[in-house]
Amino acid sequence: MKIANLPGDGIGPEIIEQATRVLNALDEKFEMESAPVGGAGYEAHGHPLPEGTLKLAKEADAVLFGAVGDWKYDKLERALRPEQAILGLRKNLNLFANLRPAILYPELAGASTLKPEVVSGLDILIIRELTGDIYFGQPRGVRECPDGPFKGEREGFDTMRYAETEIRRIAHVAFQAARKRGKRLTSVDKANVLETFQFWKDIVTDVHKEYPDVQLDHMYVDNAAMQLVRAPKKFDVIVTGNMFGDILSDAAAMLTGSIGMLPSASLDANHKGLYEPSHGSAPDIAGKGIANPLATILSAAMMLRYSLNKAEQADRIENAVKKVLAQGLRTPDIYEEGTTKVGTKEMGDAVVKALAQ
Ligand SMILES: NC(=O)c1ccc[n+]([C@@H]2O[C@H](COP(=O)([O-])OP(=O)(O)OC[C@H]3O[C@@H](n4cnc5c(N)ncnc54)[C@H](O)[C@@H]3O)[C@@H](O)[C@H]2O)c1
Ligand SMILES: CC(C)[C@H](C(=O)O)[C@@H](O)C(=O)O
Ligand SMILES: [Mg+2]
Repeated sequence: MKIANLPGDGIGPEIIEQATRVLNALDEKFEMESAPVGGAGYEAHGHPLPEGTLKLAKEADAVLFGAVGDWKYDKLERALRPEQAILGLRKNLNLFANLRPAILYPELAGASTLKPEVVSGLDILIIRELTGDIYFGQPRGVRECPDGPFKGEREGFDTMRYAETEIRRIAHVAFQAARKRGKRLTSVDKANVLETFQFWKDIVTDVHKEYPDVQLDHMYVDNAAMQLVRAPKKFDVIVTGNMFGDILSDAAAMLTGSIGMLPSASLDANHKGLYEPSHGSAPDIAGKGIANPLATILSAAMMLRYSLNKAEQADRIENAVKKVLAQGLRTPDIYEEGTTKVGTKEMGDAVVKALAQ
């Protein structure tokens, strides 16, 4: 089985190194091949998603991805910016279903900025549609404003859109996931204002007919953002569009103690997938050896479970992470008094060691 290893930029290589060590410490051996992506792809081949990198990602059984982006590329034309690499991979590989599980490990109850009683026992799954919405809608750009009070001025514009098939397939993924968990699904929309999301709501309601055993409710995105910090444990599975899912999953990350704890799986219809932490390249801490590698290590566990059919090995990694947290080891983002502060590599060392115990 072949894994495409795409470290990317900023803390990407630091966290991927630790996830790779963890994978190499398992009994199963995987073929791994690395390629540059994002700013690193641009530096090596003049493009954030070089042809060879895309080819490798397509051929591999799964992709392990670090993060892309750096402020120094912000002035490049959009097509050459690092973020286009991850967007291009999602689109080219048809990875429309993004699973972002927000789980609070009991040892981290005090690391969250929310009160322990609000978050303890938290286990929610955010399912974000990943290849549609305003992220990919055309047309988009900057043009001369055609009408209204600002006629003749320059205006920036994007297009929010969802085709029926796109909504149906993500709704099926969400209902099926809910069926395997607490059987409750919340579809998050903005149907009170946006045509795209009234349509979304209507289609999700229609798909619900095939899943009478799952309880469905609908919530506006502004309320969902509030409820996520007010009473997050009331949610089981959340399904939403690309942009709302991007925002809500970062908010949910803080319920788990840190964005450095939130893994993700991006899947196509056949469970081929790309696995990456939900966070970015964190240029502010890159090179300091202090990034939390656990979201990436947990993403590698998701890869074993969803794409490589190695659930036992995934369990081993997740148990090793639990052990390390129980031992009191913490990177600075999850550090509290009374625990032991460690860097990226020491955290990786500890997970590798815990695998052998
Ligand atoms: N999928 C991706 O590759 C991805 C995702 C999000 C952002 N980005 C890109 O990353 C760059 C930085 O974006 P940003 O600062 O808005 O978001 P970010 O997620 O990179 O960082 C936000 C904050 O969280 C902290 N953080 C993130 N990951 C951490 C970790 N593992 N351990 C400890 N702290 C961590 C950072 O230090 C920073 O303070 C931008 O270029 C952005 O486009 C890429
Ligand atoms: C880097 C960016 C394109 C990406 C997104 O917006 O999807 C990131 O924020 C994420 O959550 O994976
Ligand atoms: Mg994001």
